[in-house]
Amino acid sequence: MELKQVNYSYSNSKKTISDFTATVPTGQILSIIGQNGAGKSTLLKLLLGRLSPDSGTVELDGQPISALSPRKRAAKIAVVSQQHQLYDEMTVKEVVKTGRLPFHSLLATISDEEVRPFLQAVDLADAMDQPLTSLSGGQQQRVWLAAALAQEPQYLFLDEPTTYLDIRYAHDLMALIQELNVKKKMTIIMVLHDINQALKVSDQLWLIKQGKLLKAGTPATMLDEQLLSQAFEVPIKIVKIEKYGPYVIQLAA
Ligand SMILES: Nc1ncnc2c1ncn2[C@@H]1O[C@H](COP(=O)(O)OP(=O)(O)OP(=O)(O)O)[C@@H](O)[C@H]1O
Repeated sequence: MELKQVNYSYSNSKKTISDFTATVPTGQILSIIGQNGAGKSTLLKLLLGRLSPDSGTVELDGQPISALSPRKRAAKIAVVSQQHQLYDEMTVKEVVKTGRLPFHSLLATISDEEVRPFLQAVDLADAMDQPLTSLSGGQQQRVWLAAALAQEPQYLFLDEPTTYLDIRYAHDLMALIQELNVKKKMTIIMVLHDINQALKVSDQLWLIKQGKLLKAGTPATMLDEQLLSQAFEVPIKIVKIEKYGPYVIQLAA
């Protein structure tokens, strides 16, 4: 998956994404980081083909993503976002079955057995008959992840997946994502706000500012106080914590 010289503006006045060229590393975990309004979600939408660039191209397996039908796109790409449709009445297994729709024409024809493995992957097979709303926020997030897994995608996109999770659930979810990446060889693309979490779980990061790619590289190459201070516009210090490693702290009061 590749962005070539991509430009995008919501209005004529200002470029939201500017001359952006980068390649998503296949089979790895990529996190997009940067301050609020930097353009992370817009970039995700361009990669997903939900927005079309004003100029430049977004390619998936050498083809412009815009050339793929929504069904073909859904067969390759799954998304876990914060904005879920309201499925208040649905049980856990029904939500996961929605992820199988690219392979079926009707929800009713999808068996429980077909979705069980995806619920097992997120450790929720026992909850499959429960209403979604009876689960905790962290469990619900795992149900959405199971629905995305049910698409058996090559690329899994997650937009701020840990925002509403406490530190334990956030840790568990990240561990699960890493496991999926290794076991299923899925390419993971995430927007993460917690820079330390991003540094810990990612193979590669894109640091962006005002719609431009400031730096693409491994976590080790991001451990640069000057670079991070410039990107986030706050004084940043990197400390070393025993048994953890480097940790980014912001010094602004
Ligand atoms: N639908 C829209 N219409 C007009 N402007 C938009 C729209 N969506 C985003 N923007 C603007 O584009 C810029 C980038 O927004 P985007 O949501 O991509 O940033 P972000 O890095 O994901 O931010 P955050 O960390 O706050 O979620 C911002 O200035 C934002 O106000």
